[in-house]
Amino acid sequence: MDLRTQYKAQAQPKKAMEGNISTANEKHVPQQQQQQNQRNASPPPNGNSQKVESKLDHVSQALQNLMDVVKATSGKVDNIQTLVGSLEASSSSSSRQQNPAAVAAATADSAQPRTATSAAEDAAKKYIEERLQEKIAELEAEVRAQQAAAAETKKKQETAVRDVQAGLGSEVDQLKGQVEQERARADAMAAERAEALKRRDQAVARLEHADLRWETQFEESQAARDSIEALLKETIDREQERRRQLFEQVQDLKGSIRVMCRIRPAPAGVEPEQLVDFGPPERGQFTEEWGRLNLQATRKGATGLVTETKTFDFERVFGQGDANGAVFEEIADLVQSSMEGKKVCLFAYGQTGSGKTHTMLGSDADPGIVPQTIGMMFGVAGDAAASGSHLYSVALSVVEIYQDSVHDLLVEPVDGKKARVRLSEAAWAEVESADAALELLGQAAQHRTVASTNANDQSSRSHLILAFRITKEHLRGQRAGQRTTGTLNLVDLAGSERTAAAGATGTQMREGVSINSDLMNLNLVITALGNGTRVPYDSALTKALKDSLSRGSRTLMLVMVSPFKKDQSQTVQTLDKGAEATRAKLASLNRRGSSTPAATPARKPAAAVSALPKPKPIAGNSARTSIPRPASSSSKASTTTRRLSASSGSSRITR
Ligand SMILES: Nc1ncnc2c1ncn2[C@@H]1O[C@H](COP(=O)(O)OP(=O)(O)OP(=O)(O)O)[C@@H](O)[C@H]1O
Repeated sequence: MDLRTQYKAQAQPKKAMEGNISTANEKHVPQQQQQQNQRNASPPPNGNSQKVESKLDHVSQALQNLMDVVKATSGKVDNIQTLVGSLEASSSSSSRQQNPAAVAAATADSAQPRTATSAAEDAAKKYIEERLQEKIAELEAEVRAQQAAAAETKKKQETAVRDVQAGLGSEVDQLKGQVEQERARADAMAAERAEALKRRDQAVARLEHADLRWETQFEESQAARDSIEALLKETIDREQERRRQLFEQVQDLKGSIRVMCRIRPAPAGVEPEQLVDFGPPERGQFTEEWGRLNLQATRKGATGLVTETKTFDFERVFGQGDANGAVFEEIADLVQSSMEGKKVCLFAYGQTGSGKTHTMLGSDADPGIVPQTIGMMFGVAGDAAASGSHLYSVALSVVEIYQDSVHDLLVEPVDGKKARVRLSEAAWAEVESADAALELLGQAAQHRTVASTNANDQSSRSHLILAFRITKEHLRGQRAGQRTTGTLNLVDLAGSERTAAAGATGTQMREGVSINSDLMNLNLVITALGNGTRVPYDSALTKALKDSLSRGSRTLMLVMVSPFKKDQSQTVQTLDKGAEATRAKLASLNRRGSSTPAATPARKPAAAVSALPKPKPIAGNSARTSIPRPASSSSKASTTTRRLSASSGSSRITR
C-alpha cells in the first residue's frame, strides 16, 4: 500500500467524524476533498522528488483538515457558550414577562399581602432556576460530550497524523536516500559527461593537430615525391645516356660496315632440281653468331664442268623461312642509331628478282623494313614525348637514281615527266605520324621506274632512296635544348643483271649497264671505306649516299640471294661482292684495333643494350602496313601522272 492510499485509509474515519462534528465544515471539507481528488486524479509526477513532494502535500493537507476540524469544534463550543449566554438572558426576561403563573401570581400578589407574593415569586424563581440549572447542566453535558468527542477525534487524528508521519517518515527517508542516490548518480554522470567532453575536446584538438601535421606531411611527401621523381628522371636520363653510349660502343664493335645475307624463298611448285641446295644453316667462322652459306658451284674447267663448294661467312644469314620481321629485328639497332644522331645507310643488294624490293617494302602480310622502320621511329618518338624526355621530328625525302639522274618522287610528274633535280634540291617532307609517312611513301613509290624483264615482272630499273632526317631535341637535364640530327637512308637498289641473260635490248640494255656500273662503284666505295683508302664517290648513287656512306657512318649491306639454279653464276657474283664487303669490314675493324670479329659481342647483346626501345609492330597503330609497288610498264619508265598534294596527311613538303 503506498502512502497516498495509506493516508486515504486513515483519513476516512476522520472525515466521518468531521461530518458528525461540524456542520459548518460540511461544504468546506468536500471542496478540499475535491481538490485533493483532483490532485490525486492528476497523473503521478515523474521522479522520486515529485513523489516526495506529493506525499508532503498529502501530509500538509491532512494537517490542514485537522486544523479545520479543530476550528469547527471550537466554533461550535463558542456557539454553545453564546447559546448559554442568550438562554441565561432570556430566562431572566421570561421570568419577568412570559411566565403567566408568575405574572398571575405577581398580579395576585399585588392584591395579596406581601408575603404571599414573595413566596410565589420565589417559587417561580426557583422553578426557573431549576429549569435553567437543568438546561445549563444539559448544555454543559452536551459541551463536555462534544469536547470529549472533539478531544477523541483530535486524539485519533493526532494518532493518525503520527502514524502517517511515521509511515511517511520512513518513506521520505527512503525517498531521500533514493534522491541522494539519484543525485550522486546525476553528479557522477555529470562528472562523466564533463570528462567525456574534456576527452572529446582533447581528441578534437589532437585531430586538428594531426590534420595539420598530416597536411604538412602530405606537402612534405609531395615535395619529396617531386624531388624523387626529378631524381628518378635524372637517373633514367643518365641511365639512358649510359645505355646509349654502351649501345653505340656495341654498334662500333660490330663495325661501321655490316654485311648480312638473305636467301629468297623458292616459290611453291618449283622442282627441287631447279633450286640451289644451300644445305642446312651453319655457323660462320668468326663468332658463333655468324652464319655460313655453302654453295655447290659448278664451273667450266679445262677438262669439263667442275663442281666446287663455295663458302661465304656473314654476320647473319636469313634462311628461306625467315620473314621480314626477323630481318628487321636484326637491323632495328641501326634505326635506333639514326635516331641518336648517327648517319646510317642500309641497302639491299642483289641480282634482279632476288627479293630486294620485297625485303624493303614488303606486303600487307609481311611488312618490309621501310614500314617497320617508320613504325618504330614514331613509336620511339611517341614514348619519348610522353615521358617528356625528348622531342623527335622526322622529315622524309624520296628520290630515285635512274641512269645517273636524280628524280624527286615527292614531286608529281608533269606530263608524265618526273621532276629531275640536283640532289641538294630534293624536297623534304615533315611527317608527324607513321600513317602520314606511309601515305607519302606509298604515293612516291608509285612513280618509281619499273619494268617487266625476263627475270622479274616488276623489275626495279632505278635505285630508290628513302631518306629520313631525324632531329632529336633534349627536353630536360643538362642537355636540355640540345639537338642532334641523324640520317637514315634505306636503299632499294636496282637488280644487278647479266644484260644478255635478262634479254635486254635498247633501253633495258642501257638501264642494265647503268645499274651494273652504279653497283660496281658502290662496291668500290665500300671497299675503300673498309680499307681506309680514298673513297670514289663517282656515281650519282654514291654521291647521293655520300652523307651516310662515309667514315663515321654505319652501313649495312643486305646481300640478296636467288634460290634458283639458273641464277647461280649471278648468285656467286653477288656473294663475292658480299664477301668483299665483309673483308672491307674486317679491314676496318683491324685498322681500329679490333683483332677479329670474334671480339664483337654475341648477337644477344648485354642487358643494358637490350633494354633499348624495341621495334614496334606498325600493324596496331597504322592504317597501312606496306607500301604499294608501282604498276610496271611494259618496258620504259612508268608514266604515272597523279599529283602529290602539298600537304598529304600530316606531312609538309619543303625544299
Ligand atoms: N622473302 C620472300 N617471300 C616471298 N616472296 C618473295 C620474297 N622475296 C621475293 N619474293 C617475291 O619474288 C619476286 C621478286 O622479288 P622482288 O621484286 O622483291 O625482287 P627484286 O630483287 O626487287 O627484283 P628487281 O631487282 O628486279 O627489282 C616478287 O614476286 C616477290 O614477291
